[in-house]
Amino acid sequence: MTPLPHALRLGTRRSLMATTQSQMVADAYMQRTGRAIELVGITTFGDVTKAHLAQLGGTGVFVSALRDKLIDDEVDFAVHSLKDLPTTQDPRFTLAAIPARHDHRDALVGPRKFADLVPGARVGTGSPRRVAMLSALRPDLEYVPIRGNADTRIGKVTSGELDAVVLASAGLTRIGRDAEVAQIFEVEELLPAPGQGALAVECRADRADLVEFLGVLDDPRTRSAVTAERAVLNALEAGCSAPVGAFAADDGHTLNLTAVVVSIDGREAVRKSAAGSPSEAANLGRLLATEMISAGADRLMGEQSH
Ligand SMILES: NCc1[nH]cc(CCC(=O)O)c1CC(=O)O
Repeated sequence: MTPLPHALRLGTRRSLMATTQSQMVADAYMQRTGRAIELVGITTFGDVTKAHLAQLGGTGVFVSALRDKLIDDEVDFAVHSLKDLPTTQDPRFTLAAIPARHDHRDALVGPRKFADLVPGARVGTGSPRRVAMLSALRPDLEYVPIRGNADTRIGKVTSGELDAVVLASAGLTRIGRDAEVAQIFEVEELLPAPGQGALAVECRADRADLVEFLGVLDDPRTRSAVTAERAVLNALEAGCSAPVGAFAADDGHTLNLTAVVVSIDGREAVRKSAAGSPSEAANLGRLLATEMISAGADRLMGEQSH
């Protein structure tokens, strides 16, 4: 009998959301290929620091520790939330699979729907994108910066410190907290972060065998959609903490993309849509960003830092 190859080592952050989504991916590979996969928990700087994420230079704090373990050959591959990945791809790594996306939308957690919150109600979110777009809808609410894992954030509603918090719907489903969702925002109200709800399976670019193996979970329609969304963010030279939303959908023939940049007070916005071929996803995103810049998007982004 041929001996079984060693189990593949999947590096994951240790939070409940990260381990749950990593286990989902591991199970999917085991089901498709029969290959054993072992989760390896890694503590990242973003998990231990108490500083506000925006002050850490935003992107990549959750990602770099996992990448270090790939380089040191302590793990074979890693699963990230795609929205946490910097838009400039590091050539040492390959996104071997982008599995089918889960819910891309944002959700309100708490006892009341957004329209039913009383004026002055305290809504927790650390995301300038969410603050800007929600301020446009309800300038009468107070938006409170928060961070920490989803459990900690939801705990602030349970304790009465906040009236509601806004989190990604996909993450809430993964950690089994759907029941506490009062409302899911449609993209017309609150455009999601580029890549939200999608996962990224990453390994070293020099592991060709592994790139091929991991590719079985790739969903081409999700890949084209998030490629367009991330191209917008990249061309705007914005990071994950910028008030930028983008959402694309690929129906197998056409890729429809919408993106927005909002001033942090929610009073001004540049919103544009475009359609094109899924094979031209990155170009579609770049072109849309160029149009947005012509329409004043860079001015809106510049103003938020003052
Ligand atoms: N920035 C943290 C982060 N990265 C991915 C998700 C949610 C899950 C996803 O988008 O796949 C979250 C939490 C949140 O925004 O509520």
